[in-house]
Amino acid sequence: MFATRQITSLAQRSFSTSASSNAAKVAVLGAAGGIGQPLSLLLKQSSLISHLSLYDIVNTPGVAADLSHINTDSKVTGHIPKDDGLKEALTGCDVVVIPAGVPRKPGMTRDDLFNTNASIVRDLAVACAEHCPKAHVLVIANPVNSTVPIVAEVFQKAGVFDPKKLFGVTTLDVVRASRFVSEVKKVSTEDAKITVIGGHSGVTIVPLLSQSGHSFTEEEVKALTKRIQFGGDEVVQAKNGTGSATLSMAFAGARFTNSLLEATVAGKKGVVEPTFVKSDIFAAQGVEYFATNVELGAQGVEKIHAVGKVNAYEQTLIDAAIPELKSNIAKGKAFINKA
Ligand SMILES: NC(=O)C1=CN([C@@H]2O[C@H](COP(=O)(O)OP(=O)(O)OC[C@H]3O[C@@H](n4cnc5c(N)ncnc54)[C@H](O)[C@@H]3O)[C@@H](O)[C@H]2O)C=CC1
Ligand SMILES: O=C([O-])CC(=O)C(=O)O
Repeated sequence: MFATRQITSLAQRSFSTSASSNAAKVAVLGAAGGIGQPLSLLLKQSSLISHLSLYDIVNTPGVAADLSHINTDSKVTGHIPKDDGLKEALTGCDVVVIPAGVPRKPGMTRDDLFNTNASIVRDLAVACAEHCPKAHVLVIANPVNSTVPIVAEVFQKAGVFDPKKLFGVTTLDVVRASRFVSEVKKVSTEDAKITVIGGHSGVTIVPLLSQSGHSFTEEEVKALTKRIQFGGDEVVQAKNGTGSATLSMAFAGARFTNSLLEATVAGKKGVVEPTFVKSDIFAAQGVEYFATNVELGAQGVEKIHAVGKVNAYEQTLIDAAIPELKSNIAKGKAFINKA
């Protein structure tokens, strides 16, 4: 008992001096998990973060103690539910990243995670709405197409929803697309910038290879599209029951978080990332959230880019994505608004 208390208080203590005064407090919720740990490691390297606040239901005191020995200037604190840990973790946060939730096993869809993850994300969103209502919230937990609307509905009910500050993290889809195309075209990933729109599951992931500047055979387009849409399954199968993508997701999550901090903290202009946000693009078809490239600014979403020119094949992909997205979004909203 004494030992646990001592570890908790050590973990909640500041371990080092702060970074520059306008740098951000960033919380990672689910920080002891497969994504949470490497993501926190990558974020510890950011000079735009003054305080890295790690929350999980278990093990964050150890993760925080470990990371706190890295000689970058941010302070690291670890929090567990005990002693109002979630409130401590969130108070004063500028950015909250949420990889808390269970991952898939082979044979499952992301939607199969809904029953467990919807309530985890809801409860964390309720705490964010109370303790850091102005924070940017970055949702990694699956199914993203439903967990983003869940956070939005919670914030809306609390009267604090700002659509410019809620992001579904779909960065891994463009990271994969870039890598897969670079392999096929034998070019550097720097020369393989691929736009991916839609959502973050199977057919809702819509790569726009025609906008890449590369030419592909019909076979290449079909194979690449399938691989980008089902890249997550590749990892789930290879991990054989032990989880889904964690390291590539940590890389992608850190890329998105760093881009947001460059726009919000460092005032950098023209920062563009793909992300699943509240969007008018397909609102006429009843789709309230949609991923496209988004320019990030001081307040979060600055400008939602249009889809641009698509070919007939890509239009069929969009047409297939829309009903699935609508149903995923409706499911998330209904979960919060049920009687
Ligand atoms: N958006 C994307 O592109 C991707 C999303 N994911 C999703 O990210 C989520 C996390 O994946 P992993 O890190 O591999 O899982 P994991 O099981 O390794 O880690 C999840 C962590 O969440 C914690 N947790 C559970 N309930 C919590 C709560 N109420 N509050 C705080 N923490 C809680 C667990 O203790 C655990 O440490 C999954 O839902 C997965 O499907 C995974 C890869 C890509
Ligand atoms: O496939 C999964 O379940 C995890 C995920 O979202 C991804 O790797 O894209």
